Amino acid sequence: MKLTRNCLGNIGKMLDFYSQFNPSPLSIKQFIDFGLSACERKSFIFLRKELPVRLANIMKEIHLLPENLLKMPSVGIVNNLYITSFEEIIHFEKVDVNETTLDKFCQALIKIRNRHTDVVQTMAQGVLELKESHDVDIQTENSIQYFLDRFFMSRISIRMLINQHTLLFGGQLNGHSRHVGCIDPSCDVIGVIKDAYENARFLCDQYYLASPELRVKQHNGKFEQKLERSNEIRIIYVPSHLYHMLFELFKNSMRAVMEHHGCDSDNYPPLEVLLVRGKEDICVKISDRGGGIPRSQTDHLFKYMYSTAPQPSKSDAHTVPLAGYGYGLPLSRLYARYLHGDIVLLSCEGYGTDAIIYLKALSTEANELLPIFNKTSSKFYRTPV
Ligand SMILES: O=C(O)CCCOc1c(F)cc(-c2c(C(=O)NCc3ccc(C(=O)O)cc3)noc2-c2cc(Cl)c(O)cc2O)cc1F
Repeated sequence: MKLTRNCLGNIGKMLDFYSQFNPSPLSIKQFIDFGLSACERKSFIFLRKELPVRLANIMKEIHLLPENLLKMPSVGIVNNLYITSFEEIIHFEKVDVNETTLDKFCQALIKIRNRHTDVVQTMAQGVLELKESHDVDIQTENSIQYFLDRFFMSRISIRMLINQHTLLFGGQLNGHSRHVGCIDPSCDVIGVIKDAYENARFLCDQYYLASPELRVKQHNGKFEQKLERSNEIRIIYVPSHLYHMLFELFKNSMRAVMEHHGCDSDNYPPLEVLLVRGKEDICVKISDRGGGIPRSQTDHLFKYMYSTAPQPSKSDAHTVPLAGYGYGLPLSRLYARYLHGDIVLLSCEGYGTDAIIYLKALSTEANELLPIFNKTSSKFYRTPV
């Protein structure tokens, strides 16, 4: 379905208007400082412009996708979700700022967040529809990889803005929680590591009837910084993002260890986690002895086309609990990169794999990394003549 201005009508003009602006990246420090001052009007004024800008920037890229992908039914569904949400949000562009419009804005954000809940799975279904209906050349595969990294990063950033506003002003009592929206100003990294491990272990035990133990070490480089209450390593971060990354990596390590050592083994090599605070980086290294994968295959694990597998149907979801639709690792890397961190995989075939999560140690350096729609990004999609 070719999306031209006339079929988008006035929306096309509004998309052109808002996509002229670059998204404005916020740092974790700005999120925290803004959240502590908590002025709903200021947040509304910022978001009623910034959300349409971020939506328009990525919607313009959807329209540049390779024709074959764009015409897949599931991609059409996602595109229509974005058009509907874009229309709803630009409605607030000219309204007066009062209690009523602030409440309606919050409700609209919650409605939009719910509408887009399954967008990742729906896009994965679109890639599957493409794989099953067309031969995909390397140029198309590269365009899809480039697009989905940017599309899912944009989605992470939009949901972050929506979550902050609805948590701070949506009426739910924050209780005694010291969290600022979805940010924990003093996130206990070891605690999240243990949570993620226990939950991955539960799935592993369900399927393999056993699981590798966990050993955690930490090294807190002594740099000039506020004296920690104890030697604990704490970070200003989004615990749910950190949990998502760790849960994914623990599932992969457990799957490798259990498959490599066979189910009849009575003792499995433990997963070793090293947590280090440096001046610039906080690193979480997960080392397993799961047999590793050849270097030639490691990159494939981050590839959407390579890892798109038929969706595990509900019935057999319990059969391979550690497997999803294959986007777990690329999405986890996007969560890390969203605040200028990263995830790196180092595998030694025949022995095991190290997965390292890098996070920014300083909140002033943990800035949003946002895709910007412009001539450079558009060129990436245009197939060379
Ligand atoms: O479904 C999802 O979302 C999870 C999708 C993901 O599913 C995987 C998975 F959990 C684990 C592995 C795997 C293997 C393996 O499988 N080794 C056996 C083999 C030997 C040779 C070759 C080859 O020659 O190609 C390939 C594999 N070895 O190390 C890892 C491994 C991978 C990651 Cl990302 C990690 O954080 C820790 C690890 O220990 C591969 C996965 F793919």
